[in-house]
Amino acid sequence: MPPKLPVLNLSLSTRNPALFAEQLRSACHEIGFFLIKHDHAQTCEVALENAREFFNREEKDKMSIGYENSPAFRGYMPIGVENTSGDIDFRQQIEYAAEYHDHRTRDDKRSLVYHRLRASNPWPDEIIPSFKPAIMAYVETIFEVAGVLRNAMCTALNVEPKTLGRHFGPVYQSKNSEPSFWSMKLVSYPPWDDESPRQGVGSHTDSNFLTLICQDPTETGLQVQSHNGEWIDVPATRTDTLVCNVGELAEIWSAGYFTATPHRVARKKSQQDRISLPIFYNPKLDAIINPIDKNNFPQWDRLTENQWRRDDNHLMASVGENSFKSLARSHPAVFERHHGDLVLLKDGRVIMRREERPTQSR
Ligand SMILES: O=C(O)CCC(=O)C(=O)O
Ligand SMILES: [Fe+2]
Repeated sequence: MPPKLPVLNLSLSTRNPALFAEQLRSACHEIGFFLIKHDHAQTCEVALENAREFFNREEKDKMSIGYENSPAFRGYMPIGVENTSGDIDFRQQIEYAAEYHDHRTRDDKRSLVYHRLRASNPWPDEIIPSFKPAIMAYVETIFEVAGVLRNAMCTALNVEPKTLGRHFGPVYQSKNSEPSFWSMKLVSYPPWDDESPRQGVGSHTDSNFLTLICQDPTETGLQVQSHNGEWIDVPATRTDTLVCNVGELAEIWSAGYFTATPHRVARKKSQQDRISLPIFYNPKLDAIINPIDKNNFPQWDRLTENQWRRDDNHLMASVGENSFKSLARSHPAVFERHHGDLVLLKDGRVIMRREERPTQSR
């Protein structure tokens, strides 16, 4: 029997914080995936309904927030645009991220490459007025849940929560604070009419800190790789439950103790589409997340450290660089169109083309 995903309950974090932290420690260490029950089902349902309404619209309406004009990789992408390791993903989606008032372009000489991600989101206000409020209410709610999990992850590893918390900001940018660089996808995997499964999204690890997903209550498809290589099906979950997984940045921070586990979506035969709303929780764009001291560690229960490390995927401690890597790899068309001065290396690192590099004085 393949292992089952652990199920946690958010209310335990106030009733018995020590037990909650212990459950989270074991989930993040042993498998890197878990389900968590919460009290925000209604906010999740409203967000799912709005996403469904958007995806049911005509292509022309959806393309009114098309991603191609966004150097920051934001907006609607029809099926066929995204790929994982070169294979097309069978899904349509909208990508959003934290919004910045002070946008940066590639011509802005002050900025680092990843500052090109400082942008705003194209919202379909004219087509579905309820959309932005519904989605932002969802982001705000999930952000709260993620904050509780982040603090409990610290408790689990004997780390003072403030030392990690200082790298995170609020959902929105304000005069006095940089936001956390959260991002999200609203995804629709279309119906599939064949017995052999189709790639919804190929096997990958998430580059961010922690991912929280509200998914369609009836449709499945998400699969997690166990440590012996087997694929485990994530069950369909009600809207009072989120699917959570550890990202690369949490693996770096925890010196490999928490594991960013590969996962994928394999669409099986189904008449329905499957909607999912992953939120990629992250520190501020300029944060560097260094590994904590291994000497404080609890017992090591997993067989190997760096179980899923791959030569073709360089893990970066810089939130901005790690985020840019993941977007540039998944969306080669936007990368080529808007970032012709850059080269994407095989392992995901992005460098300036030789002719674009500033001349060095000796
Ligand atoms: O749609 C899902 O359930 C998961 C999608 C995912 O893993 C991703 O977009 O990174
Ligand atoms: Fe993912």
